[in-house]
Amino acid sequence: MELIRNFSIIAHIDHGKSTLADRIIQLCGGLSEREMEAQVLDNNPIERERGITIKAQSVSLPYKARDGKTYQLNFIDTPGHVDFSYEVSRSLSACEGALLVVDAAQGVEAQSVANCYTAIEQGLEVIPVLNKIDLPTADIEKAKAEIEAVIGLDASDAIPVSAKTGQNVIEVLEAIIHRIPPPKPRDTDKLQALIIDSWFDNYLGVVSLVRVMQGEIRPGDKILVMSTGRTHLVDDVGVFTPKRKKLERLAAGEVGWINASIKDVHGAPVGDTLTHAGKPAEEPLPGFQTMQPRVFAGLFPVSADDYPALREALDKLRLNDAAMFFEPESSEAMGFGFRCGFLGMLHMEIVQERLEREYDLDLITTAPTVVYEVAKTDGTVLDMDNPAKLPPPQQIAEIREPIIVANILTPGEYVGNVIKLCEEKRGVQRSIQYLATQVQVTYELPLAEVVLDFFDRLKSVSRGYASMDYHLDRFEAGPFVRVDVLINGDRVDALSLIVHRSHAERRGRELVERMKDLIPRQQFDVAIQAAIGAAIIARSTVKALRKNVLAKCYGGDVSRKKKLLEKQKEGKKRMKQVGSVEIPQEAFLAVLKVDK
Ligand SMILES: Nc1nc2c(ncn2[C@@H]2O[C@H](COP(=O)(O)OP(=O)(O)OP(=O)(O)O)[C@@H](O)[C@H]2O)c(=O)[nH]1
Repeated sequence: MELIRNFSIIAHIDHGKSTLADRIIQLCGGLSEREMEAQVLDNNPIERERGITIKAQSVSLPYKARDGKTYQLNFIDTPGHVDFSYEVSRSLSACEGALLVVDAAQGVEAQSVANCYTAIEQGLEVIPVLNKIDLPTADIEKAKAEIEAVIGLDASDAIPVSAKTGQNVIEVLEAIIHRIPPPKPRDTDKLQALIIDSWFDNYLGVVSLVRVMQGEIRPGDKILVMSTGRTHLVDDVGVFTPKRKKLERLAAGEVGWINASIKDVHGAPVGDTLTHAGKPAEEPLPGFQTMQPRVFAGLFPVSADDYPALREALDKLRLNDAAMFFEPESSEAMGFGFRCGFLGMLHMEIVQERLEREYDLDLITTAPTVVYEVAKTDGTVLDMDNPAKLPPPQQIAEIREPIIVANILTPGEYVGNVIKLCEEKRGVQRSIQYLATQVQVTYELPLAEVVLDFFDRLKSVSRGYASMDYHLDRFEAGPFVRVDVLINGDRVDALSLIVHRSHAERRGRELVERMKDLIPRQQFDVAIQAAIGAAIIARSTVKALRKNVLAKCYGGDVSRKKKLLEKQKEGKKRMKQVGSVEIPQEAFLAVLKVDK
């Protein structure tokens, strides 16, 4: 164990974590130049396209250090986006140390602050690394001062590097072996292995990434999943180099994969402890907080025939993604679909994109909503994830909404804008602190407001410089009402939303106005109304269409006609027939965009 080092990299999106990881892999000879794809670790195509890391992965690398010894470096990747911060704490708990990568031209960002605190709380040795020193705008001293002021971490021996050119990266490796301690043995001789991640592989079934804390795992072992009490036979164990490599065993202190023909990820729950069935450990390792979906939306197939295919696709996705939740939902307007729960907006977008791309489904997504607590007059409390299901007002004692605490870091010149934005979103200021070159603003905010468009707005009011991190704090009662949308007099349940009383009129008005622009003209007038109970608070009309499309093509240009019809068909793909009116996907998401 003396020669093992387990580490993670904490970095804000785009600060160069993947590039640095690739360099490290290259220096350790994990892959030849030719095998080095643009970026090895982001290996899901959607991750690669969006350039963000989602799932934790790991690599084991041999490193021949200056002291002549060969160390085994196990790097456990962490995602960089707020939606996935629970995955960060998972990866960290398998490590003894972490590199904090800060873009020397950008400075510290909120997400890395939160993750860095998690690492320090878990007792990890954190090594600051200043990246992108090849850039003319890089300011090493300023970045150091910021790390000290904002995070409170000693940055005097921070390592300046360029992951791009490779400059000084070898010093990072030396720091890993000298500054990060080797794994410590535990006071039991029985197997304890922590499941850091589980995912579904089409060929192998469930593969789990584990950190062996004590004992060892070999193929053929009968292992016990401590929380479920189920036993499984281990087929194979090994590490990623980053190629998958089988080994004879995984020993104490090591991080690697195991494969035990478990059928779905719920059979090997993340955070659980594996032990030997014949000689079990007395107690499991401390696990992780289970993650709760915070954002819910309805997913409906455009064509009702696709319902079984959608169910199958969701089933498959859940094999990979234990954080995703779904159950059947039927809507008067939309027919049969699923109510799905996600960690946050990015998670939702990624799932939706995968369904459409990998499973070739055309879907209508309803506007995402947070989970409200509804206290009924009979004393029961419901978790309400669907505005359409809100009980009648006379049965409701109070509605409570989730409140988050948001930490925002911004350069001084944008503080005014950031505060204005938070206030507009019903925020309550907790504190404001001036730190070196940045300002840390802490606000209590309703999650519902953050779900709408907060991240985009924050970026736009700060020219992309502000960053934020948040955690759920509590539920708080308030005057909430349900705003319904009526199309030609019929309530469209999938368009209902819960809003704060004081915002209801404005939201209602903006919503019908926006929908008017989004719903295409039909053969008849379409009335769009917003209502609270029986009271109409806003209305607008989509005027009837007078000509049909083909009438425009005077004369006989057949190909042009064909093209037009094709175009119409394309447009139809993402529409849902509600009563006699066709509503396009954008209209269902209009509520997200109402704030100007
Ligand atoms: N000039 C310069 N650019 C760099 C350096 N390191 C990374 N970059 C660039 O910065 C961008 C982001 O780098 P990534 O490594 O993809 O960032 P990341 O932190 O892994 O991002 P996530 O995967 O989203 O967490 C890329 O365009 C890199 O080419 C560096 O040392 N110098």
